[in-house]
Amino acid sequence: MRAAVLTDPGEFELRERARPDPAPDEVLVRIRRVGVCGSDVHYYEHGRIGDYVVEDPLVLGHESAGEVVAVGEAVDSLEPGARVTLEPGVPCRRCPHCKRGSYHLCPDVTFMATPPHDGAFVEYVAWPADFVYELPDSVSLGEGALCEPLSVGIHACRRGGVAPGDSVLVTGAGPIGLLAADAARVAGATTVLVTDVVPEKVARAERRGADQAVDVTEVDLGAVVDEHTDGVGVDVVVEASGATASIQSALDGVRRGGTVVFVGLAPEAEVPIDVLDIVDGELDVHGSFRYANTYPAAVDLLAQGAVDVAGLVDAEHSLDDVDGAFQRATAPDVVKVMVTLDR
Ligand SMILES: NC(=O)C1=CN([C@@H]2O[C@H](COP(=O)(O)OP(=O)(O)OC[C@H]3O[C@@H](n4cnc5c(N)ncnc54)[C@H](O)[C@@H]3O)[C@@H](O)[C@H]2O)C=CC1
Ligand SMILES: CC(=O)[C@H](N)C(=O)O
Repeated sequence: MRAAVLTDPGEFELRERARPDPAPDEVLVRIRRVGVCGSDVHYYEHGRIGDYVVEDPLVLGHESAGEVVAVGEAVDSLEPGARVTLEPGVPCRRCPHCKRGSYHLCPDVTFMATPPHDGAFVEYVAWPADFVYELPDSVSLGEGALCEPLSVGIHACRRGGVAPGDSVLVTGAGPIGLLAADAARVAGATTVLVTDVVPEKVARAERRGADQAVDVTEVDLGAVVDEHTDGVGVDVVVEASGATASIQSALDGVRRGGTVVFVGLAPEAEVPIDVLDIVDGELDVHGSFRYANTYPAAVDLLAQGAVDVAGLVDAEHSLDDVDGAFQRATAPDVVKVMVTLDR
């Protein structure tokens, strides 16, 4: 089978690899769609994210969907022919975090495209059947692949306890911010504000249904928040840009007693935040890391047409042109690039 292998920063090689055989508890999936995530681009450009360093040739890609072509002897939940999406993080299932249901915090998780684990820019993947979800006919494979970033958005809103009638400010209109905004809306938020610094992204957030999208380089965000909340502040802020300035100002827009969820990853680990604001405002401040138990909800939301993930995709490239896909994904106005593996 063919695999797009990152051999050095900025260098992909299409290599032949042995097609895997599914273990008894696995299914073999013929991969058909893989989204390019910001973390893939980071490994492509820099060869590392923090302590995760690409030391050996690595297959990137963790937003994937395809068709089951074979099942292990112990699998009875899926059959060949099923159209599926793959949850990319498989935990140990035994540690205290797994047993508590927070399996995304498992220290021994195998996460696709995170060194040393290969990802999905490859023709076939063998994956544990309980981390593979069947897609209804109404959900395309491209949409199925984007259950991954949608899951990040759903989890962030769950962490923030977004409830009917809430006002929510999402900072950053990349795929994570846009899908967090959508997740907030389906959780019942009645006011959704979104920020960015790229005019095309601000415009897209507004087209997708934000009550107001704000270019923070042009407009005073505080005034916009005041206008939409009678000067009180929003109930929940979801910081989804990872930009230092946005992280620092995330506490400014929230009401006293409100909640701030940090999803974005800052370029540096330490960002000064006013702790007195947290105490005095009795704020709930949460981190949000990946997701757990979100894929079934993501599939259902897509089946109901409640969230538009297809509208995030700006370009499709074949596996043969994975370089082109990554070049395209670095453009500031591009939200999502999809790699297709159709013959
Ligand atoms: N905690 C988690 O589990 C996960 C975290 N992430 C992180 O979440 C963040 C968002 O991910 P993506 O949407 O894929 O990234 P992205 O880079 O596509 O989107 C970030 C957006 O923030 C905008 N931005 C930059 N500076 C800003 C500012 N000062 N104010 C408002 N917006 C600003 C950018 O123009 C861009 O549109 C990244 O930091 C990423 O590493 C991504 C996936 C999972
Ligand atoms: C941080 C990422 O972008 C990625 N989705 C991951 O969960 O590792």
